[in-house]
Amino acid sequence: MKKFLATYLPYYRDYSGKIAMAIVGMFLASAATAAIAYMVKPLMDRIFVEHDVQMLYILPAFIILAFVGKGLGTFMQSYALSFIGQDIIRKLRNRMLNHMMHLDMDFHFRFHSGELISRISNDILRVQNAISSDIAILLREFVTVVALLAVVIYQSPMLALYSLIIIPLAVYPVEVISRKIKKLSHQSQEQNSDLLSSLSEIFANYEMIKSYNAQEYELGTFKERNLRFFKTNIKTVKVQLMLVPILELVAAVAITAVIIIGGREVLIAKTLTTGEFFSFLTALSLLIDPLRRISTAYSHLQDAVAANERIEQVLHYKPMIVSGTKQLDHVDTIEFENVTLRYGDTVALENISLRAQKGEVIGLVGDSGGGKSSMVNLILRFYDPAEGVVKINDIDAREIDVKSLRDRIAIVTQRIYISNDTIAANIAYGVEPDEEKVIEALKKANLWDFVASLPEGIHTVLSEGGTNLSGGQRQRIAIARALYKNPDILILDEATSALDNKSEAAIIETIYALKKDLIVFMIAHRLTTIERADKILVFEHGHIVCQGSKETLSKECETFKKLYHIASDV
Ligand SMILES: Nc1ncnc2c1ncn2[C@@H]1O[C@H](COP(=O)(O)OP(=O)(O)OP(=O)(O)O)[C@@H](O)[C@H]1O
Repeated sequence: MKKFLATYLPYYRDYSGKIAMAIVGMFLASAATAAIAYMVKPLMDRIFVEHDVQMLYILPAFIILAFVGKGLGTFMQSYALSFIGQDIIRKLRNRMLNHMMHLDMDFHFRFHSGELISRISNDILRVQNAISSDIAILLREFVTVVALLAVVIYQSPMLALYSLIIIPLAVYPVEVISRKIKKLSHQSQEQNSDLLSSLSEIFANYEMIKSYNAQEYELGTFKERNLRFFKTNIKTVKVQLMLVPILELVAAVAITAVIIIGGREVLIAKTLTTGEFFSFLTALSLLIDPLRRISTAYSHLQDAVAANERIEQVLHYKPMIVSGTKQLDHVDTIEFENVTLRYGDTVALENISLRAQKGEVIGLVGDSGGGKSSMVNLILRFYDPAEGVVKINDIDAREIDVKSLRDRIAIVTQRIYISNDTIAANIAYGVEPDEEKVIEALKKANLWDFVASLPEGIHTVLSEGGTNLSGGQRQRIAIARALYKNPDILILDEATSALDNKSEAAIIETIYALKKDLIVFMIAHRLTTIERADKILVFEHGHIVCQGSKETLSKECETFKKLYHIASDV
């Protein structure tokens, strides 16, 4: 709890005006509530005991005034605190996404997208409720309790002592229940993430689910997770609801004690007037509500504390890939010097060496899992080598500013991201589209004829994921996007696999026409895609087992020959 407050209270510093408004409101509401309790004394003593008729008309005016004050005060502080809470959450959401987007690829492999969505939406929402209402409730009700206690003690210190002695009785169950709620909240939040992960997987793979008639199977997993989530939530509700009756029971004991002891003081000892007694009793009854609200807010806060721990876990995740400071404005060479790459315990690449320079096309081939994509991961600095060094223009890549490095690289993979925006925006992705450049890129990617035939041309809006395009058209959009960027390093990872032979040949032709200004890395399974490459690297179990032109490899490299079923006598 302390950590939670330490995290969020500093945010409140930016809202001095709103805090002032909340404090004024809080005092107004609390004072008005205490005044209402206090007014019971003149009501009883002056009107009903002393028969003061004038008071009969004055007092109601004060009562109305007190309620106006209470209403106004409550509004002021609730509005001000909600504003602060919502605004802090808005900032936190931005901060969290910003943080997540700057974390390493490794982080994104570890966490499911559903898990991350859950943290940025549900967990933040739970914190929002806490900081926009629960903290406010705690503060406000605390002030109200203090004000009512003042009335209680003022009317009869002795009675107050008797009735308040009972309060510690309530503390123990509140503590036990709060701890239980926090544990359940953790569980519920994790189960909610599982649920969101299921959903994001289902919607991302809907085509496959349908074709495998796997709806029932997926639904079964979902139902199971959903039921587990429900059970945890209902258990939390049960535990939360237990708090109120326990507190009310303690209050009832306190009130009973007051009636007996106070009654004796009024009737027998006559040390208390009827008015003082009723004012005391009213203040004591009015205490129940704020105390109940405090305990409910406290239990909600436990939920928020659990959610905050999950948020903090993400925010404390530090990127391992730290940017260097040297700016890169062009790339002439890229060199791997005895590079080894590990993903945890998996050795993906071992002792790789290569020098490539502007104007070269490097083909990467080999069995699945051989390490081709891992090499690309190193070029993009998604990972750093465990041993050896990757150099760009003879500078260690770790010394180069990562953004300036990635600005010089364009990559096309089989996973193509197409957003629900115009073709032009999809091609220029991330920057304002220059129409002429967009058209030029589309021509190079062999897609211009198709786009030009559309009534709205490059302004045609694509659907999310490019579902209104064919697989080949999607790939060509991705290629056009890469060419639009005007990169120094172009990486094509199975980028033309969905194209027919003619379209592929046309694109390869374009790339060879542009190659004098580029270093091209081309991963392909089809031999025709990489046969013209200046150098072909043959990967096997994380090693480059042979390298050379197609002609050389066809003669000298057994792995290459096996890969493409080339007879040994070629
Ligand atoms: N993020 C990762 N975490 C852990 N292991 C990984 C990760 N990415 C790849 N690997 C492992 O590293 C090895 C090399 O994988 P890589 O993706 O580089 O192979 P590839 O040659 O590109 O394969 P493919 O042709 O199937 O795409 C494989 O054993 C793979 O299981």
